[in-house]
Amino acid sequence: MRYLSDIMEGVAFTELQGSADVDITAIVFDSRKVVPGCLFVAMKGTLVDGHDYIEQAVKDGAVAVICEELPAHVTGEVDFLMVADSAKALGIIAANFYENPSSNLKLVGVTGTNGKTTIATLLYKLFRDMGYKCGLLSTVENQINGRVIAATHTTPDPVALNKLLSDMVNEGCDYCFMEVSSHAVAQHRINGLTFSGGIFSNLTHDHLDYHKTFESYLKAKKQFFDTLPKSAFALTNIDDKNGSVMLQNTAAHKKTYGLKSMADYKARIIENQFSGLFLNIDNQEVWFKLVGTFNAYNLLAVYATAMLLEQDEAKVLVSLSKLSGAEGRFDYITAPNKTVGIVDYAHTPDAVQNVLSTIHDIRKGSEKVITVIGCGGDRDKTKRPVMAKVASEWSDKVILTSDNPRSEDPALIIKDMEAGVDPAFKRHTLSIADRREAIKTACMLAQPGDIILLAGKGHEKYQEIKGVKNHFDDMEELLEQFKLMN
Ligand SMILES: CC(=O)N[C@H]1[C@@H](OP(=O)(O)OP(=O)(O)OC[C@H]2O[C@@H](n3ccc(=O)[nH]c3=O)[C@H](O)[C@@H]2O)O[C@H](CO)[C@@H](O)[C@@H]1O[C@H](C)C(=O)N[C@@H](C)C(=O)N[C@H](CCC(=O)O)C(=O)O
Ligand SMILES: Nc1ncnc2c1ncn2[C@@H]1O[C@H](COP(=O)(O)OP(=O)(O)OP(=O)(O)O)[C@@H](O)[C@H]1O
Ligand SMILES: N[C@H](CCC[C@H](N)C(=O)O)C(=O)O
Ligand SMILES: [Mg+2]
Repeated sequence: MRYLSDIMEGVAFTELQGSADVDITAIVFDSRKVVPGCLFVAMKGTLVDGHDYIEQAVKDGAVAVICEELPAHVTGEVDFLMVADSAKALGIIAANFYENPSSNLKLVGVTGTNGKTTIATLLYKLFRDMGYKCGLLSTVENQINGRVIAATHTTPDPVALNKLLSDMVNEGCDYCFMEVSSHAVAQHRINGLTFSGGIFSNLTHDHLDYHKTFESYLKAKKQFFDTLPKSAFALTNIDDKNGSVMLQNTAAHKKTYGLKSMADYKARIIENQFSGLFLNIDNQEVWFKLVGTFNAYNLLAVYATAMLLEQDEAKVLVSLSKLSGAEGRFDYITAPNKTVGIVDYAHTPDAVQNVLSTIHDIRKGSEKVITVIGCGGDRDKTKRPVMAKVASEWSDKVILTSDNPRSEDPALIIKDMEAGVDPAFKRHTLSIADRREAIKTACMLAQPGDIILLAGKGHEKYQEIKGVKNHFDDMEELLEQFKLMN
């Protein structure tokens, strides 16, 4: 229990109706989840306006309300705190409610289009391996010292986020590594957090349904660095076109990593094989289990972060060399007849291109590459033709299929994808809406030694159709088919 007057500390409010002398049992921003004695935060969303639910929230037991506009009529004894932006206020009060847990551990955030999960997960595994107590907030799952807590978002809402951080502090964590999605920055989910460091991986095409333009997508990512404190580090991929832009206005101390340009932390690829990467990192030659140029960037970002967190160089490299990446990122298996299957979470044009070019670089000879790929429903439509174009140009055969159609018609999503395939590549492109059938077909078409890439779903254990998440697991499907391939 906390007094409203305590948890509103630091919130820039325009008006207070009531004494703020009231006990708050919980912070709630969805009227359907109101509990007696809670503070209800009314927020304007993309679908509805939370202000329309204030009356309902009060009826159900909310004792205080944060809002941008006062409702016309509300009955009951309620305190009202008026603010310019409820989402911004929510971040601060959620942090206050849980006694600012981010100040009591070292919190490092990772942002960028691709690589966030990989970098955050590797950091978490690395620091645990080096003996620290750690937390992880990621797309795949959240973890506290090895205990798994299911994740619903890449970056949780401010209340869930601060509750998780508070549990980490209570369980003795020294560090937390978290993904910072562009949605989270734009919706101020990270407002009120104290970061010890921020990492930028790269910026390419994604989420333009939400951010509308590439510039506003870039701005959302940059805003994370703009708000880092002086005491933090800001580490950027200097080989990325927007790497230096990210750090333009940050107060944090600026550090760079890169494979091509001059950088504070440098690496060079010596060998890139299915069995792993052989890198020269800061003049030390080490084998790693991860595959592909993009993972050389991820590994370098992790190494640089560990250096900035003042860890021992040799210890870091030894430990990092033993680690595997996050689930569903370039996971590969081989069938009894030597067909190779790869499950990867590539769901942006850049990721698809990176994964396929990696496969091309490391395949031994004339093996064919068969790609099974779909695009998410209710997500950026403009990436659909581009992902299909890239997949068709970089594969010997492509099967366009479904990947979480959500509320959309799978056939129409596939149509959007087909529009991007150049006529010259149409011949080797098939469309099969049922993902299970698409995977089966890929396996039937494969000759011994061929490589099948299942792109887009990675670790996901479901196919979301019309609001229902049906169990579906690319790796499970692949294993089932591979058993039959003698
Ligand atoms: C586009 C987006 O990010 N939407 C998020 C947003 O929802 P919204 O703005 O549409 O909310 P809304 O439905 O219009 O409602 C507005 C307000 O009224 C409230 N409400 C609504 C109905 C009601 O009966 N009573 C009520 O009080 C809602 O709780 C909300 O506070 O705010 C909600 C509450 O925080 C989020 O759950 C929701 O995430 C949705 C489920 C989502 O799918 N988000 C994805 C796109 C997302 O955030 N992804 C990123 C990045 C993914 C990645 O690349 O890894 C992530 O961080 O996961
Ligand atoms: N540094 C990178 N550069 C480009 N592509 C990458 C990089 N790292 C990973 N990828 C590709 O992107 C996919 C997603 O990687 P990862 O899950 O680490 O990214 P993410 O940023 O967490 O994605 P999300 O936005 O869904 O949270 C991988 O499966 C791989 O295909
Ligand atoms: N977390 C991201 C990636 C989802 C990947 C893909 N499987 C999809 O459903 O589009 C999103 O929600 O946009
Ligand atoms: Mg992620």
